[in-house]
Amino acid sequence: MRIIPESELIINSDGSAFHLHIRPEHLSDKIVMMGDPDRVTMTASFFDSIECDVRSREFHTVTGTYKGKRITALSHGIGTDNIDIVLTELDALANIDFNTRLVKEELKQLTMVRVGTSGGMQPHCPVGSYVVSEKSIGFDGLIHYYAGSESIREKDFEEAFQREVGWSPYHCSPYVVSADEELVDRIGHDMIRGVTISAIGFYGPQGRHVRLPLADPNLNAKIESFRFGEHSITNYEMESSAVAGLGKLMGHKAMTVCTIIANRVALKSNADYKGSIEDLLQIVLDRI
Ligand SMILES: O=P(O)(O)O[C@H]1O[C@H](CO)[C@@H](O)[C@H]1O
Ligand SMILES: O=c1cc[nH]c(=O)[nH]1
Repeated sequence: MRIIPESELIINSDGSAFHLHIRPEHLSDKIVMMGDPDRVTMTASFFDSIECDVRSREFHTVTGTYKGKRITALSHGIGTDNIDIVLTELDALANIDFNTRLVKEELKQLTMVRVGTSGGMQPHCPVGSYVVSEKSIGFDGLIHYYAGSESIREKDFEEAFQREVGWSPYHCSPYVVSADEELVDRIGHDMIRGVTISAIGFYGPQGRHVRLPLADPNLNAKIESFRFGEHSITNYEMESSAVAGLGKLMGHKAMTVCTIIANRVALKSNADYKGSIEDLLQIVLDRI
């Protein structure tokens, strides 16, 4: 069996994963994740007891109990590059023996729900609504670095999307992946379901014109009107594609649900979304 070299999986001297700084015993198999480290503090305020509270860079992890369930809340920062770090280290904490550096014989399946903020792309996703990412389109290219991505990608959808929006060859090849179906049904049965774009930036890559003009000012209009069967693109955020894609490749259950804080069609936003995200977090904690 392959012994994973020190350079490929860096373990700190206290036995913790390199970036997350938590040890295997700190991790629950139920994980609620989010971009903002302060949102982890908010999540932990609903816990009945706290087992560990660790901060390292943008990664803030608290494990505790909520109504008798052991749950880990963790922040991943912004972007799919961070999701590569977080999911790889979570999977390693669960499935690699940190002493022998061998992959454990039996897979420990994790359940991961990202609870984020997002921009709505359709009139039926107004500010304050909750949108579950049934599918995600990754504009980031992360999944193409891993073997076997063809088995989880939805090529017909990818090709139709590229064709209809006139995708630039200078961008990464967009990939379409589905979240875990059972988890989507359990967490999001009464929420709006949709197709979420994970963009590689908040401004230009989501079609926001602040001072610099956009290379394709019509891209968002084409995204809004794009249809694939019954699917339309509902919202923009920055991580769900990698959460769903890497989660699936690793054999875990993963999905994203967001509260909509801006609607790009109505040109409206709400920077004061604390109440809305608090309510969503409690729903997810109850259902995970
Ligand atoms: O609110 P979070 O979870 O950070 O999610 C969204 O907000 C950030 C951008 O403001 C990106 O991370 C995006 O995905
Ligand atoms: O419009 C938005 C709002 C939140 N997060 C995003 O990535 N985009």
